[in-house]
Amino acid sequence: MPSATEAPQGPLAVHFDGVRLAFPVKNKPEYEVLAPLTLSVAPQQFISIVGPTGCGKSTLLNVAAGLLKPTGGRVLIDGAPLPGLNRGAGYLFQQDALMPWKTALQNVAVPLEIAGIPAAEAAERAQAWLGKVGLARFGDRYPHQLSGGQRKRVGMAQVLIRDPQLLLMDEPFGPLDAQTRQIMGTLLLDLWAGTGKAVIFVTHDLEEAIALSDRVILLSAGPSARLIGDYDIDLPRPRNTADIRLLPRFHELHHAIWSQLRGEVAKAYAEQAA
Ligand SMILES: Nc1ncnc2c1ncn2[C@@H]1O[C@H](COP(=O)(O)OP(=O)(O)OP(=O)(O)O)[C@@H](O)[C@H]1O
Repeated sequence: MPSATEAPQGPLAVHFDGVRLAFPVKNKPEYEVLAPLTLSVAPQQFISIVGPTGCGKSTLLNVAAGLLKPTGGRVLIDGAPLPGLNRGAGYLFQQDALMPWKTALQNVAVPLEIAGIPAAEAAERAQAWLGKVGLARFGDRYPHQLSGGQRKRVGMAQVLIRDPQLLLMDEPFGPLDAQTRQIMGTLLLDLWAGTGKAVIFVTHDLEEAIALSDRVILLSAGPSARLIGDYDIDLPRPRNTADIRLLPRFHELHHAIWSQLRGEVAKAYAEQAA
């Protein structure tokens, strides 16, 4: 693992260089969410962050997005310090970010229109993206006329149409049923494969993390969460996120990571109950 002060050689999508994050608390000592943490994510790499509830997974993602400024250390994007908002990243949250007054097609076209692409071209490209996420015939539907999984597909098309080289995903499939989550996971892998994009995916679901990722990063229970595990997921690609769970190697990896995670989950519950 690279040291906190020395950025590794070669192109890196994201390098968290001794990043520390503490929130001020009125009339009390600051609350340190993340102890200094160093982590590199290579281009094309799909990593997941797992850890017990409240350990700082979303906080770390928000630092990469430039929504939170680290209290210490720095974030490098392709070797350069992140100056503020990470405009090159695409962000997909658990909650829908669709505009209810726009159709699916119009929602997908929004980022292109903001970028100044003429409306006709934006609509044409949005239609192509609706096709890629399996919604070619749903372009004229409003968000309330779509299922949760369909809205998530629209959200994915809306993020990917800008072709961001870094995807930041915070429990994006959280509200969906288990079967739809697996279908969406496979769709995400199909859309990501061969694009060269780096992905940082936050989830509390260890099986989902293993099924999707090249690496699973484990954070300890907070406060002052630390990086305590960095597991290579040496499962074959391309993957179907349902079928991959049947491989013996999947179970070995799950066993190894869960053996470490379960103690942290217990600590987090004890901390919250105290
Ligand atoms: N603005 C804030 N001020 C103070 N504390 C905060 C703030 N935002 C988050 N926290 C605290 O920071 C910690 C980490 O929160 P975060 O949302 O990053 O955790 P998480 O690992 O994503 O949790 P979960 O798995 O439950 O979604 C929590 O204890 C939370 O209460």
